[in-house]
Amino acid sequence: MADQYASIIIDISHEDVDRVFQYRIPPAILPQIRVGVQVCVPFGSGNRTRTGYVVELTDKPDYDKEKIKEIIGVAEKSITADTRLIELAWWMKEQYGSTMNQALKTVLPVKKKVKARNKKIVETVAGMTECPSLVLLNSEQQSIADAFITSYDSGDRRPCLIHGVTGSGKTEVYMALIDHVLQQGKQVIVLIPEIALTYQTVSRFYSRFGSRICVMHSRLSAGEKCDQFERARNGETDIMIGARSALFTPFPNLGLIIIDEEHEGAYKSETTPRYHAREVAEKLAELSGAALVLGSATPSVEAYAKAEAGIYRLFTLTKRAKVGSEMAAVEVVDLRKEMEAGNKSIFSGRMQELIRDRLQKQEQIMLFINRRGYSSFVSCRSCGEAVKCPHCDVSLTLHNRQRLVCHYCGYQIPMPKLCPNCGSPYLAGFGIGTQKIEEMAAQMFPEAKLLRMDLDTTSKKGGHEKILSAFAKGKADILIGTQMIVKGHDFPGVTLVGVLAADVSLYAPDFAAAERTFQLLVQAAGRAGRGRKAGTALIQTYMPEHYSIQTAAAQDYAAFYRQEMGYRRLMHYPPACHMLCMQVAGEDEELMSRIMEAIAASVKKHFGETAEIIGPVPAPVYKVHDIYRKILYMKHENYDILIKIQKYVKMRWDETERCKKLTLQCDFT
Ligand SMILES: Nc1ncnc2c1ncn2[C@@H]1O[C@H](COP(=O)(O)OP(=O)(O)OP(=O)(O)O)[C@@H](O)[C@H]1O
Ligand SMILES: [Zn+2]
Repeated sequence: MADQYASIIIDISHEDVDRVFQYRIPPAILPQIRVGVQVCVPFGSGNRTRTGYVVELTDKPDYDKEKIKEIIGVAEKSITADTRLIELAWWMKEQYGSTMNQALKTVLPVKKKVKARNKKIVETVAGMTECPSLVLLNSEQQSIADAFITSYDSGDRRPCLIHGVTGSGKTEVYMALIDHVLQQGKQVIVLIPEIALTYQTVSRFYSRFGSRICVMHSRLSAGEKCDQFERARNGETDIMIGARSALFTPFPNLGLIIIDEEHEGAYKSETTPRYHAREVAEKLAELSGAALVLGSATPSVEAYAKAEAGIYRLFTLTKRAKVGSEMAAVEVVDLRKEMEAGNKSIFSGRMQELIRDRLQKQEQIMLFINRRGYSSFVSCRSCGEAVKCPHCDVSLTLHNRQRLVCHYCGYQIPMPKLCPNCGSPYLAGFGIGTQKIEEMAAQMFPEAKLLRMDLDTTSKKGGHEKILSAFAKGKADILIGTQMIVKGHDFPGVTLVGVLAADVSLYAPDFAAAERTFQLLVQAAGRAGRGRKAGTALIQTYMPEHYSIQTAAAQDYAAFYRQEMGYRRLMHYPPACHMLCMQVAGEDEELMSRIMEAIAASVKKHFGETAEIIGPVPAPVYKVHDIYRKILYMKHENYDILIKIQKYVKMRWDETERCKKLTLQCDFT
């Protein structure tokens, strides 16, 4: 057998993970060597013994065989948290088709010099009050906690999905589970979508677990993140709460991973490896012998399908936890009829009536608009052209009536006086953004105090927190916002949630558009009536007959799931099928197109009989930043086939000189 070699990273806590060194594996220890194993190696010119981790195995070394040193042996305490993370990186590389380096960089943040700034984060947490307010679990909550604990203690590690309606007290259940796991001397990772990672949420955990928690959000610098990880590695903390990347906390004895709001899109990484936190958590839990608990009021179709198949255990919470709090009543208004009746305002008659009623009773209101695809673009009434970004294939968005901004690349121009296309002066804004709604609300309800939350008002540091806390303190009557305002917040004073145009998100060019819409509507409705007073959610729509709107109005998850799964099966979309989207991008439009055609032809030739292959088609936004993009879709029930296709393309790609000017991106669903 040919000599075997291992790529090794030395001292991962100090060195850049870019630096891997190759060593020969002595045949005697070959059976013990696999990815993640900690080994001793001679290092540097003095050949001092250092420890390192095996990150890759090969029989074709990149260097002169004569100059390659040999591994001394397997380190004594060879299973560490980092061992598992490296194994995880290996799995991610295979699963998502990235390089080992990209995967390693995702799981092991690069150590950089840390400035004193980090102290502040610890202080913010420390500024909170630690006062264990003991909430007695209700019977539904208690039975989930009991069932989990019994199976946990018996070693059962099947992932659990908690489907609990909005306000059903999932967080209290999580805390009971965490308590149990901590008592066993193990540690816990809690993932919360960035947007919901607010003072409100963190302080709930803090008051229960005090300084044993550590918080990690995306505003931390790489160095600060490393520092938090270091504290976890050294046992200075037991609970890490954070967004997606908190998953890679190197706890020595991880016992439990919780993913709250499991359905959130933010759990999917946008950079290579394009992993989904739910999938990675499942693998990490398996490698560490930890339990995985997912929770949501609107589970992703993927997770629910796994629960149905018995891969996940399903638990349900059917009612609101707070005594006296009921689910909101939901009403649907058909906007077409409003139009027919001559109401041109964005507030339907019923909406106006309910808003006035709440203002008069001094109760709070949230008005929600789905910004995507509904922002105000500017077009010419003479030639009909919209003003577009010169670098991207999208319309520019009007801000403060003064500037046009590209939401893809940041390109900005002052609002032109004349149409750039035909020179006519008849340029006008179309569509409605949050600013416009604020203006219209101010006109129609002059006595109301308004607050607006969107990208413009939250771009400053802490902006988002300030608005939420002002609203929570009752400093405004109406909070107007985008998706941001419906995510997981708990404002007991809100008794009306108005959804201004529910169907906008249905038009998104995405197979999951109906699922997104359903989730947004149910979550939005879930913000109403969380206190003692009953709440109403009013959904305005042009498509009242659509199943995602109907089932959301009925707050009937099961009915939604049945219809949606039927559609996914019929169309061969995930989770009925696996899908690989392969995108080729480049500045040279012609070259990009030609290469994409060649890939498609060769994939069709080799795999056309096995897999379903669609395209190539232009990406939903064909041009971004002067880069042109096309996509090829491949579907198969067997994930491994898609990995095979991806590897095949990647191999040919790497061998083709012309591809160096292009980029290839793979995304599995
Ligand atoms: N057993 C209980 N008794 C009384 N109040 C409770 C109980 N459990 C939870 N609560 C309260 O109910 C409210 C909702 O709980 P929580 O935020 O945990 O719900 P959730 O299921 O996470 O909701 P959502 O999905 O809408 O974010 C909170 O104010 C919480 O303090
Ligand atoms: Zn642009």
